[in-house]
Order: sequence, then structure tokens, then C-alpha cells
Amino acid sequence: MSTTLFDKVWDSHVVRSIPEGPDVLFIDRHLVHEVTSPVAFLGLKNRNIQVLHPERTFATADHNTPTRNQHLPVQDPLSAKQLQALEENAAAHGIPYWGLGHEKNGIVHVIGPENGITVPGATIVCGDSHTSTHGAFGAIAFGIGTSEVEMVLATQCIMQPKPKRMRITIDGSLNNAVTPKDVALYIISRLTTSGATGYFVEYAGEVFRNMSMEGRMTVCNLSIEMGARGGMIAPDEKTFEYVKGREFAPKGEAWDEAMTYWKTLKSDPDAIFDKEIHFQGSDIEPMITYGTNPGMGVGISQHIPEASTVQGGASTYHKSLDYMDFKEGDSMLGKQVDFVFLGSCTNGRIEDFRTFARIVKGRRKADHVTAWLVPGSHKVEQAIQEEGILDILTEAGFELREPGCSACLAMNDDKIPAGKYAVSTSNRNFEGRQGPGARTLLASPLVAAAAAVTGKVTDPRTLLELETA
Ligand SMILES: CC(C)[C@H](C(=O)O)[C@@H](O)C(=O)O
Ligand code: SF4
Repeated sequence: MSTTLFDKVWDSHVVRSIPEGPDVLFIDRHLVHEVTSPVAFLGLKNRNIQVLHPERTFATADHNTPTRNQHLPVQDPLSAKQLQALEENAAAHGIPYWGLGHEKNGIVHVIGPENGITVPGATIVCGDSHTSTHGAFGAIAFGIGTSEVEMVLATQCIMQPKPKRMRITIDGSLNNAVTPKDVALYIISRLTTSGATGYFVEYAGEVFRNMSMEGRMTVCNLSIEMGARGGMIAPDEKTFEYVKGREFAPKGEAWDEAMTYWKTLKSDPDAIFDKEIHFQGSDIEPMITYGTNPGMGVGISQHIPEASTVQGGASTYHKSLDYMDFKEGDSMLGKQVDFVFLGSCTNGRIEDFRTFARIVKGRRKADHVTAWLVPGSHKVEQAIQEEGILDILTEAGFELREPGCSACLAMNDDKIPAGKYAVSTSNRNFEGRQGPGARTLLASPLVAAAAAVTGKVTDPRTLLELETA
């Protein structure tokens, strides 16, 4: 029978189908963080229920944690309270808790793959929209609300209507300096932020096959920003190689058994999708956003589009440009940059720091730029040191902070001041996302690095060319 990858994984997890209603799905892995879990645990307490599968549940602190002096007590009272609540809840239910300072601590979507919690063919949920990241391994992974977190804690199941299937195929190869982040921003700019609403996306084609696991995670992470329920990529040798030997991955006979199953995880050649979309890799250039949603992006050498050429109302478009203090027709190149943020579950992995270092090596941070370089986890932080990247960064005048979500959503002290411009490797550029009045330009680690050393929006290709010249 011809089945999609998505159907194979979904159908094998259905515990019960409700006619004309949602399916009840078994959940293999449940990731928990401090923001969306307190009320869920309270619900369990009120009903005197224990977590059904603590060994399938993993808790970390990431959203409102400081990125400096993590060894000291957390100053902000609300953050301190949320962190303490998670620690106590985890202890009460026998759930592993990787709090501040723990070697496995980090952003929930970075530590899952890093520790082998994320595996092909699994169902993975978290009270967090960017759970889609884990789809890079051929898992069905999606964000859930707090009441659903409670449901999964209590039953290890969730009720979900089955989404439709979309496949986005990108063939060919990518141009110089075009990274997975650019591919994702390009797709969203073409589809808009609601273009995949109601769908679960499979990414296929040469461009994704050639991507590293880190790159695939970046792409799947951003699926949610075009409205998709999630995104996934069929596992291949690269996936298996990445997972093998990680702490929570299957071992010995269990590994062999898992591999037999994982190798079947691909869409059949004649599988039918509800919607198919095709792009060419060579059409993509380094991207940057100019507006207040992730779909408002252009190639870095381009100009801000005229309102008449974009979808949606002109008044919303103008409101967005007013917030950014940009004008239709402006060139993106040369725009002043005050802050640079490298980090988040989109681009806070080791490969992103390697990419950033490629450009800053032998250069200096621009004097007027404040740069926050925040690893996605302690393991990433450690790799940055071990690989000598920290030396490159330090020599160029940068400083490394401690892991967490940080300026991605500014729930801690890392807030971009009102009116300032930040080139950010994160995933959302909504009004006030990085601090009240802050203006965000989403881009890749390469574009962020180019901005950090020149102090303005700069095409990274011009700097890379100088190196090879
Ligand atoms: C705080 C959390 C619920 C939220 C999410 O769901 O995505 C956050 O991670 C974000 O990126 O906005
Ligand atoms: S890094 Fe940003 S997008 Fe990712 S989980 Fe944290 S706040 Fe959400």
C-alpha cells in the first residue's frame, strides 16, 4: 500500500480512533519546561494522580533562566518560583530534571536530540510550539497546550485530529552562504505564515538529504512559523549515525530491532499528499526579515517589497513597517544593527557556532554592536570550548553566555531595548518579542556574524569572498 512517512508513524501510535473525531495517540516522549508545566502538575495534584510514565518524561529549565551567573540564586522572583516548582514537581513524580548548572541542561529542543531522547518513528510532545524541531529525525513531534500536558502526564496519550499531509520538495543544490535557516525563511516567505495551516509537512529532495542533522532541525523548527502542525524528514544514515551511542538511544539488540523499523520510515514512491510544493535550491539566497512576522523575509540583496505586491492588507503591512521604521523599497543592505543574538532552539547548536566563527575569525566585533552569543545547551557550550571556537570568539571581542532561550523571547534579563535593531538567529520577530519596542531581523548565523563585525546588514558572501580571494 502507498503510505506517507507521516501516516506510518501516526497510524502505529493510534490507541483508539473516535469516529468523525480525533485519534487517541500514544506518546513515546514527553518534554517538559518550567513555563507550561506548573498548572498541569497542579491539576494532577488536585486529582491525586501520579505521572504514568516518568521514564518517558524529561524536564529542563530554559525559558526564563539567566544567561549569566547561573551558579547564583535566580534574582527574578517569578522565574525563581517557576524553576523551583518544576524541580519539586519532577522530584515528586520521579521525572529526570536537568535544572540550572546540570550538565544536560539546555533548551528543551536542543537537549532532546543531544541525549538520544529524540529518535526516528517516535511521537514526541512538549508544551511548546517549536517541538516541531524533533521532526528532523523522522519523528512526529508537535507542541501542545497546558491542559494537554496534564493529559499526557496522566495517561501518556493525547487526543488529536489527524492533520492533512503536505510535501515540500527542494531539488538541486544551495548557493554559497545559503544555510538551512535561509531555506526555511525562504519557504515561509513564499508560503506566508498561514500557508501550511492544518498540515503536517514532509520535507523532501536533495537539499534536505544533503543537510546535516543540525540543519534539518533548524528547518523543522521553523515549520510552525508557516502554520504547520509540524514538519518531518525521513531518517537516513546520517540520522542513525547521529542517534547511535547517545545516552537514551536504544542499545545492543534493542538498537538492531529499532534499526529494522527505522529503515522502513519513508514515504512510499506512490504515496499521495494532500498538497505538494516544489522549489529549486539555486533560487535561494541568504535571507533576512524586514517586518513583524517570519514570512516577511527577502533575499539580503533585495529591497523591501511594495505593499501592492504582498499578500494581506496594506494597512497591516504599513503598521508592521512603521514598527520597524522601514519604508517600502528600502534596501536591506546597509541598515544599522545595534544587537546581534546567536542562539535559540533554531540556531543555538554547535554547527551554528562553527558557522558564526567562520566569519568572525580574524575580524573584530563592531564597537557599537552588543552581541549575545548563547549556546543552546551545556553540551554545545562545552563543544564550543573544546573545538577552539571560544578562542576565535574571544579574540574577535565576543563573549559567550550560559545556555537558555535568552533573547529569543526575552523572558529573562536579555531584552533588546525599545527602538533598537537586532539581527537574531531565532524564529520569531513579532512586535515586542525580544523586549518591548525591540525590532528584530531574523537571519542565519552567517548573516548575524556579518552584521556583528560590520555593524550593519551585510551580505555574508562579500566577507567570505574576501577570505578566499
Ligand atoms: C513559552 C512557550 C509556551 C513558547 C512556545 O510555545 O513556543 C515559547 O517557547 C516561544 O517560543 O514562544
Ligand atoms: S529558544 Fe525560543 S523558540 Fe525555542 S523554546 Fe525557547 S523561547 Fe521558544
